Amino acid sequence: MIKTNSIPKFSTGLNPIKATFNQRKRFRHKRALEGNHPIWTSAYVADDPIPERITMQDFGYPESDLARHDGRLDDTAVVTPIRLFTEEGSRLLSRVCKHLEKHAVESDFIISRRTRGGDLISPFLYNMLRDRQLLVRMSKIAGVPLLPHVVRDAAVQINYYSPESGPSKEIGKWHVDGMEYVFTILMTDPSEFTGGQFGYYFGRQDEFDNSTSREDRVKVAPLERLGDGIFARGAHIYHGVSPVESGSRMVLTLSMMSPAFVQRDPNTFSHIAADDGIIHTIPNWLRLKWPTHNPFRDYALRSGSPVITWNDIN
Ligand SMILES: O=C(O)CCC(=O)C(=O)O
Ligand SMILES: [Fe+2]
Repeated sequence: MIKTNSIPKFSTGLNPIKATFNQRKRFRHKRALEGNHPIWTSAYVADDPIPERITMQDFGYPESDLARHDGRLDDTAVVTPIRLFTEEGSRLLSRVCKHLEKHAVESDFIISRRTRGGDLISPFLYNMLRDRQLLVRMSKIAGVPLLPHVVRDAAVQINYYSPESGPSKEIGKWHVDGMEYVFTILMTDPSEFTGGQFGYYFGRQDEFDNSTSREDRVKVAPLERLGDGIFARGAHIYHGVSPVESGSRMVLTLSMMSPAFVQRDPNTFSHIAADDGIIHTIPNWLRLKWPTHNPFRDYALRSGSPVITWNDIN
């Protein structure tokens, strides 16, 4: 016979698990797709010329460090200013981003305030990110086939910066991203805020880490209109946002993966789990790491997107 008080108390022992389930329920409820948005169409994908790219070699990475697939080098580092969306598309997108501000959470890690998993809340964003035309355009800019990242909550994030909303200045600290292929799109017209410039360090990651005078190598992304953006290899290139001094600033980030280079995906389990919790991270992790027969097809299935291959960006 077992004495009852020799066994840890039921409610205590199961508390963490219970909490995880509760959290999951709240999460689902909050993230239920909201219908009250404009309707996405492919007509909102821009076809402006793509500016000249800056390569990883320009940033100081030797070619021998870069990945190849089918003889193609993964060497695009930065492209800016880019336009992914037409003017009308950008305006509607900005409205959707504003609408999702109520889902934003605060953090003192890197970005002060942001909404994660935007495409899991908004049908507009969901359909946008899985639009074949948009994916082909993004892939052409990056020079590699891209799909929405299978770590779902990180794929669409919206950052909000407004000095009026709190006692502390809302910022984006200097950082490298967990994700490698990142599009950062300005969702506020620059006439509506001061400060809030996107800067990146024109050098290798280790040079930034070991350097004492970085200023002379910092470049400011030329984002001059609502909808202007920068593509950058987020996991390699240090970047940050200067404090917003007046007005407010909103930015959309789209984090992508390349099925061609998935073995180089820089995400770690612990990095994702720190944001999303362990339970929620397991299915995302399996989507990323479970072996594939054909990575282009299988990752498209896992991210609910069309198949994009090298043929699409020739
Ligand atoms: O807000 C910005 O301009 C930068 C955002 C960023 O770097 C990020 O979300 O990781
Ligand atoms: Fe970032």
